[in-house]
Amino acid sequence: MMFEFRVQAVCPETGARAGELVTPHGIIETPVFMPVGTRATVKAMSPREMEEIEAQIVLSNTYHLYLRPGVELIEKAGGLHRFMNWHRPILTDSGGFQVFSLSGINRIKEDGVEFSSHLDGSRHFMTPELATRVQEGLGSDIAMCFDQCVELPCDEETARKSVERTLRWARRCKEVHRRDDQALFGIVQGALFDDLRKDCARELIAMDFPGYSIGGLSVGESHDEMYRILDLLNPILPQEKPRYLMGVGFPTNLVEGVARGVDMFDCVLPTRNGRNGTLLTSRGKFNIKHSRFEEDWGPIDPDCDCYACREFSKAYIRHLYRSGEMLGARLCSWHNLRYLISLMKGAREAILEGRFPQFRDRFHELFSTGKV
Ligand SMILES: Nc1nc2c(CCNCC3CCCCC3)c3[nH]c(NCCc4ccccc4)nc3cc2c(=O)[nH]1
Ligand SMILES: [Zn+2]
Repeated sequence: MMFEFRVQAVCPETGARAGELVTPHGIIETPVFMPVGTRATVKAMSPREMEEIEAQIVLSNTYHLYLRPGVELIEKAGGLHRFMNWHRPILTDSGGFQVFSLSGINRIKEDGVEFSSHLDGSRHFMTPELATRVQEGLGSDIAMCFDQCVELPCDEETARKSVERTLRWARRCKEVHRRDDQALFGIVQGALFDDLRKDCARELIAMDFPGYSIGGLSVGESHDEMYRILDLLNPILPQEKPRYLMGVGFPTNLVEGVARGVDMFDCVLPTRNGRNGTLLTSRGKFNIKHSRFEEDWGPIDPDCDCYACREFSKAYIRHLYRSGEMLGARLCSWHNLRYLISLMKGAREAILEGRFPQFRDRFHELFSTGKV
């Protein structure tokens, strides 16, 4: 069995799940936070260091790799795992979101999206078929359908059109997808409209994907609006299939997403924020640049077991950061990634031991103190 998802425990109070996702490159224990490696590397982290922080799966991206170095080169290298020397699972996004958020002038046609490369302005035409073929060439374990994510706020008519197009494109991706060692996930769209979200989910479920992504969120809506959509989809999406909430996110959103039946998360936050000195800790977030840390000899987070927290003081990391030293960005990214990976590991253990509601309350109590 190339791909299998086993729910091992469900929290009776919330519906939070602990599970195992079996892939050709290993088993992923869920809930899981998936570090983002846009250009075939998690910025400032080597694969060995990613293993040390117990990263189980990393993300990469069709849009970026298609533009540079091109999927042909990566296929010649024997696929993305060999190319980047990461032999655990990889999930690739289809590029739909990036084409809209990163590239210049894009024009949506029924067939696909015409766009200009953010690298050199060259014109390209991405279709569901091409996005699927590129992901098969990259050889990721989990691939995404080519979807259309709309910006919020948007009117119902615009959202409905994006759902209908996303469904037509999902059928076309499924039609050309050949690799049986790669799971293709459908992506639910529908903005913040309940009926559109339900219709989209039902149509995708009828196509019988091995997993379902919840797209179109973490694009400017309030936390409450995000949670309302999750509450809506949780009972509709198949319980025995993994659910992936795209682009999320901040620690509170991860814990609240787990409480609403989400199994997988990704976000650029820990590495992007890490590079500008913003640290996520069990007691809230802070920026290392602040003068109050000038003579603070303690660790970033007393409850964290990572290399940065075991071996260095906030005073030293603040110095590195202010001096523009690469080690500063590396240590902050290292910690932020480990913090989110540990947070999900803790949620999983709590669900398995039947104490997730207490874990959730304790998390919010500590994280919201903001006292560091
Ligand atoms: N197909 C698709 N992807 C989406 C993504 C990209 C998920 N990350 C992929 C990853 C692959 C490797 C390269 C990087 C991206 C989203 N990201 C967000 N919010 C991020 C909001 C955010 C949060 C913190 C900082 C910046 C932006 N909403 C998203 C919705 C969708 C969606 O509907 N469809
Ligand atoms: Zn740490």
